[in-house]
Amino acid sequence: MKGTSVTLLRSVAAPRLLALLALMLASALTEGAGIIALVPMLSLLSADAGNIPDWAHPLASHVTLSALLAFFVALVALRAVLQYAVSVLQRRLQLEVVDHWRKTVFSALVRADWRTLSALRNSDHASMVVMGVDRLGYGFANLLLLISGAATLGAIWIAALWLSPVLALVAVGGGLVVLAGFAPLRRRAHLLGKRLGEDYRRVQAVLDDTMRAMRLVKSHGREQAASEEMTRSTSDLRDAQITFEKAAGRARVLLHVGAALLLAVIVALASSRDIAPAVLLPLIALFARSVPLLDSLQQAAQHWVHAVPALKDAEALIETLREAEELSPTGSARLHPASSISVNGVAVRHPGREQAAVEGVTLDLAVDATTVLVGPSGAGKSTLADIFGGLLQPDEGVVEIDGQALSPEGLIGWRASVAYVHQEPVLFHGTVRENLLWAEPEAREDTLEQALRSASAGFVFDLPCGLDTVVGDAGRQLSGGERQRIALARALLRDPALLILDEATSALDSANEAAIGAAIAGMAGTRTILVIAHRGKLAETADTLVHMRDGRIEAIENRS
Ligand SMILES: Nc1ncnc2c1ncn2[C@@H]1O[C@H](COP(=O)(O)OP(=O)(O)OP(=O)(O)O)[C@@H](O)[C@H]1O
Repeated sequence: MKGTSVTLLRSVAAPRLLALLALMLASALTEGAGIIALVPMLSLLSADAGNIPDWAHPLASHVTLSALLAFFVALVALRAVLQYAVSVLQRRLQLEVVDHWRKTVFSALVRADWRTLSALRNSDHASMVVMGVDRLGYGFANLLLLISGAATLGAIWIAALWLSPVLALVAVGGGLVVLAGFAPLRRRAHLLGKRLGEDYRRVQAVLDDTMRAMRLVKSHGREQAASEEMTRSTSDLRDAQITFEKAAGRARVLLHVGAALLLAVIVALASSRDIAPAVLLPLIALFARSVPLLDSLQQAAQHWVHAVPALKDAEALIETLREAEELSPTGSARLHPASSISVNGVAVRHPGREQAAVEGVTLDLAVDATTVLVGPSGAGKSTLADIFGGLLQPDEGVVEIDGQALSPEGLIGWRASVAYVHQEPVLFHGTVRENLLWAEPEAREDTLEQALRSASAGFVFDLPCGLDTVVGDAGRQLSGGERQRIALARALLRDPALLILDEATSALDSANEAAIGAAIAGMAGTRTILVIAHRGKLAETADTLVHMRDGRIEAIENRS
């Protein structure tokens, strides 16, 4: 727990954290001083105030009541200003913690290698980046509350020790016993925190899966089932939150009863020890103030341990991702192969699979020619294309450009020279133009138009707003074939040294397939293209047809 609190405190700038701690301490001291100032004030107010401590005599005899009252008001005002500064700075730091963790998790995500990312569940990351880091911010706020509460309680108890050491020791001892009695509740809060993390992930997973499969949900009439699934997950989440609140509420009841008993013991002790009213009243005020403080300390401790599992989850995810962090690319400037792009003896084994997806494969892609990979499902075509594209580092063998082997870092840099078009094109919510410029932000208007024409996507010019037409979420306001042709235009905009089309037409009708086939045929002899196609028009564009089976090359046919 100590390690996790240090980790969280380190997420913010040290000078600001120290400033906050200093403000908290100053605020706690004003609280103790304000109550102590009551001693001379009470002795000035009443002749029956009894024996006051020696330190209060000069104040009671030389300072007027109005001066003491003015001091008291000034102290309260100072405390109010300090508390204002504490709350603003505390909130600022809490948001800084959230930002820091959100940035850290997100950048670890985008830097991890493709093999690791493809094995993780997207909704788990989304839940961590959105809700998990909010819980961290909340945990941090409670950690600060714990620190400030402990400082104020310390100041109050020191003031009480000064007024009456015996009574104060009884109160401190009692208070510590009460706090120690809450240890089982804190352990429970920790377990509930773990459960809450799982419930958050489930809600996010249901949301993600449903949104992604909305067309399927509608066509299968599964709306009701989807709503029920969401209701079940949110009610589990709500139950976890209520269970936690109940545990916190029970702790509060116990605390109040324990504190009342302690106060009764202290007053009974005070009466038996003949303590002056001018001392007893401030003492009671100090002890009475301790009760809500102990309460908020206990609550903060419970909320803090409740947030600790979120921090552990975040750390575990970051560690997994950092272990899979890609090397920094070298030579990320675009490469221009003159004769060939080859793989030599490459093999890839996916985690948890006994059989290699690709093994002992050696293949040359002739520059400015089209190579088509065919073969049954699971033959290793996409895996081989990902090796050629630099997305997967082979476990064995190398990728070579013009006969020169690329280092692992060089292979990552090579990606800048490659463009992909997948079976399910990814379009972002925005206009056609924004989707194109995403790949090449500096591209000029005529370059955009040329790319659209080369990709058989001239239909864009006939859309109501042309390139400024909004494509909708994931391009849903366009047909599958239109989406695919815009995706092809976006890939061409990069002027890639290698264009990879992975089953780019397998979900399209024959007219759209023919349009994309015509676009590829139009690039014949001018661009290096690697196509994965089961059959049809794209396979006909091949200069070389490569047959794959069980991760190996079965046959190579030269057609040109
Ligand atoms: N991320 C992954 N994790 C584990 N195994 C994987 C992963 N990706 C692919 N595989 C496995 O590797 C093998 C080759 O898969 P790959 O996708 O390369 O085949 P493919 O020929 O492209 O198949 P298809 O034509 O069906 O797309 C398959 O057995 C597949 O199950």
